[in-house]
Amino acid sequence: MYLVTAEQMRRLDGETIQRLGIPAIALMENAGRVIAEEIVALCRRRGGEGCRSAAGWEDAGKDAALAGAAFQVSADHALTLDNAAAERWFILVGKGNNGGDGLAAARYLRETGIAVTLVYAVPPESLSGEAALQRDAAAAMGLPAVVYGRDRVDLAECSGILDALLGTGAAGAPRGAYAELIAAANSSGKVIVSADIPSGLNADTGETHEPCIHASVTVCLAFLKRGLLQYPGAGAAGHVKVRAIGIPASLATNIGVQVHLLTPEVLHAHLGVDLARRRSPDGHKGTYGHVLLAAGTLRMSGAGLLSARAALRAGCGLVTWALPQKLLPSIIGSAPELMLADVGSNEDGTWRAGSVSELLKLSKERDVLAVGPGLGRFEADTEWLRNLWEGTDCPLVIDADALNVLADADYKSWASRRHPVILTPHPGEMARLARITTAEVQRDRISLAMGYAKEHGVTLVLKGAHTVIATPEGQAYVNTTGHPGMGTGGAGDVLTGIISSLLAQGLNEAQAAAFGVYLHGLAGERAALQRNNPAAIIAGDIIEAL
Ligand SMILES: NC(=O)C1=CN([C@@H]2O[C@H](COP(=O)(O)OP(=O)(O)OC[C@H]3O[C@@H](n4cnc5c(N)ncnc54)[C@H](OP(=O)(O)O)[C@@H]3O)[C@@H](O)[C@H]2O)[C@@H](O)CC1
Ligand SMILES: [K+]
Repeated sequence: MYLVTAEQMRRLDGETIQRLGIPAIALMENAGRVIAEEIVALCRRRGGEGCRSAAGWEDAGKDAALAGAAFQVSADHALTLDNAAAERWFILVGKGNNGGDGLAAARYLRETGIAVTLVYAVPPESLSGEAALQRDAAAAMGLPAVVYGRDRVDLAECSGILDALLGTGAAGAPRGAYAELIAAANSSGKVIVSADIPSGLNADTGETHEPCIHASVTVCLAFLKRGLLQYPGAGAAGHVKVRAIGIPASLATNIGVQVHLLTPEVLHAHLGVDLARRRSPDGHKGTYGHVLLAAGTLRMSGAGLLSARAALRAGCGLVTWALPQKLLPSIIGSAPELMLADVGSNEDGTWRAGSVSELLKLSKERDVLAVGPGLGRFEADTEWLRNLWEGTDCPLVIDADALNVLADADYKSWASRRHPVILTPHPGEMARLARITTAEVQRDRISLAMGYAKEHGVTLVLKGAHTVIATPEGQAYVNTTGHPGMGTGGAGDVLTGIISSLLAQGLNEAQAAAFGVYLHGLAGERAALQRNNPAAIIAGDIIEAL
């Protein structure tokens, strides 16, 4: 599934209308219909009506066919509702095409028997184009209409609200009557369904203006808008349902859409990942690769252990953990499956810059070098990391303190690598890397990750709710697996281990980063199910749930 910006959506609309010759009013009709279908489905759920078949077609003829009847007929039930008389919906209508979608939806809802009242944010005479056609059709059908600010409107007098005020054409914070209607809708306590995006949301970045609709359901039209996946927008959108309206998905590649939702289909068909992770019948530990991990200090011994154990659980054949000598006695025996490499240490248990030669030697016999979990900072660490960057032929996975080293260095001046680099920052680390604030990182995570990955020639895993994976070639994937309970110390170290393990098993950097993030999130979901309360999840639970 593709994720698009408002500008890309306009181009997709344009291609469909101008190049394919599908009239804009047809797309708007489709939009109105799918919005109405989702409202009917919602009314059914809360009215306790059973769900009919997914396509909305009841298999009414089946019994007749079995009985040998010659004639069968089935009816479209997507827009029928047994308890329609109990429903009264207010349709908040803006002056643009989003309002037009709402007007079309209102007609379909009325057909089901649901009472609808149109609430225009602006005088209906100011609508133009297809929205004006919809206004006239609704009027011809006799749908009651009021104009906000001119007529009395009490949103408490309805059973649900369709928000069709502002869509992808909105600019800035909602103004005037739009702002007042949004505030009134939010405080009404009624269920709100948004057409395309919640009004007041920045469709690209996920920023919410003041005010912004808080929807229970958002019926997103044609393509998922980026802002619906990025917080706080993702929180304002409620349950997002993406519905087709006649714009072919194949057009997305024509206009260069490069952002995907990270689904099993995208992993398999787009990235070429074997989701079953089949093992070769004649495989042995050498078949599945060897990770070299440079991690841990006396103060943060657990981070390396978590990464190393996660790497093993994610399926690589061998893991060598290179660690400071002072840490060694407390680690021996804690994970018998690991190989340990003593690379010396300073008196206080920190890393020695001189360990680099030993690491480079070790990396010659390994498939991946992962650096950073619990590493701490130490004297000449920039030179240390530069030597690894320039000296090893292994793919590099860089996390935690090693990212802070990178952030302090002018690493674009380092010799370019023939082998890939994956950076796995959380928002704070990303802020240091990009030299901006954490709030600026979170403002538009997708764009930031894509820009950074391209500019620096790295694969970037920007962690957080809906982790973004961006490649140097300009592709991006937004993950949706995971659980809020995974916000716990060490969860990032586990991810580093998983990604490194997948790289060692022969996945390329985009596959390993994307599949690693996906598996990490799934394991977190499983770990949450195994606990009485998700707040109880600790990083080790994620490893055990892999
Ligand atoms: N094209 C198609 O065929 C299809 C389009 N589709 C649908 O159209 C939607 C996009 O429609 P759109 O481009 O008409 O913009 P839309 O979001 O309705 O509103 C823009 C209007 O609002 C106003 N306005 C702007 N900002 C404002 C603010 N902050 N506060 C207050 N007012 C503000 C501004 O008016 P102005 O102030 O400039 O006079 C402008 O006229 C899209 O989300 C989808 O639902 C789908 O059905 C697919 C087919
Ligand atoms: K809307």
